[in-house]
Amino acid sequence: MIVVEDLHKHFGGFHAVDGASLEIAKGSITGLIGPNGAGKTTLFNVVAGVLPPTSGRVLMDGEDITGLPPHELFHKGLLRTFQIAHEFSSMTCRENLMMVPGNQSGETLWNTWFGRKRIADEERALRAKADEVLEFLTISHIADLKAGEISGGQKKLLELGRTMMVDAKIVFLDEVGAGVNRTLLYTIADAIKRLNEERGYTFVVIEHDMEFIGRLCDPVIVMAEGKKLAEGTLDEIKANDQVIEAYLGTGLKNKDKLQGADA
Ligand SMILES: Nc1ncnc2c1ncn2[C@@H]1O[C@H](COP(=O)(O)OP(=O)(O)OP(=O)(O)O)[C@@H](O)[C@H]1O
Repeated sequence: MIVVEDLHKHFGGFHAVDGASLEIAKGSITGLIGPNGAGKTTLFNVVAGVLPPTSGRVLMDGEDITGLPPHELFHKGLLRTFQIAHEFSSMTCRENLMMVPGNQSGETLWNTWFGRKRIADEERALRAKADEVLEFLTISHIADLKAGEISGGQKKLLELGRTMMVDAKIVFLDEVGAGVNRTLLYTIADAIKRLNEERGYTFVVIEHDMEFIGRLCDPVIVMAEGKKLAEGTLDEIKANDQVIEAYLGTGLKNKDKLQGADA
């Protein structure tokens, strides 16, 4: 579904992504792991159109999407989750979801004056869709809470919910587990799994929590020094000498992360 070909992203003389080539299979939940500084987030940002590449190509279903801006990728169904922006924190969770689909009739002056009924219909449909998303994610109880008032884990679910307001095909998740308690982490993992199985979403997940990766992801791709080092199931990856060395080379803390210890 996604093919990354010899991708480079340089910051001055520093090669954050340095010739990465990898494939994301349609219908998979692919894990992207690697020691700190391996270039995972930078790769995400280039694929999702947030940063232009220095060189290389990104294909989606055979189409060259290299360097397309995020809003164009959004329309193609490629989404990267973002933290709820500060300015949306005073809106309710439901309103945050209702904001997602652009191009609503209410956005033009013409429609504001002449299309009141259409706007009301659209708003009703959006509201129903937002409520359905909240229910799917088992967070209906936070619909009327302000986004700034909910917990970190609930925010992650809401970010995931934003991808459900449009017809996402492939979703890039960066460290969904960071700072989230175990119970909510399992709720998030469950939501990802159900979106994958029931709605056909493909996911690419960057995560340091190996239990989370093991529970969800197959295959797992390991990045080190800006390129792909290995790919396989988590068990294969954990037994791979090159991978162990890459984690060890960046310090014991990283090695503990690979083995799934609290780090
Ligand atoms: N805008 C930037 N300018 C300069 N250097 C950058 C920039 N963004 C990232 N880097 C550097 O590129 C390298 C790769 O960073 P990146 O965040 O992609 O790694 P990562 O694998 O996601 O790491 P982590 O697991 O710690 O999040 C790091 O050394 C980082 O300091």
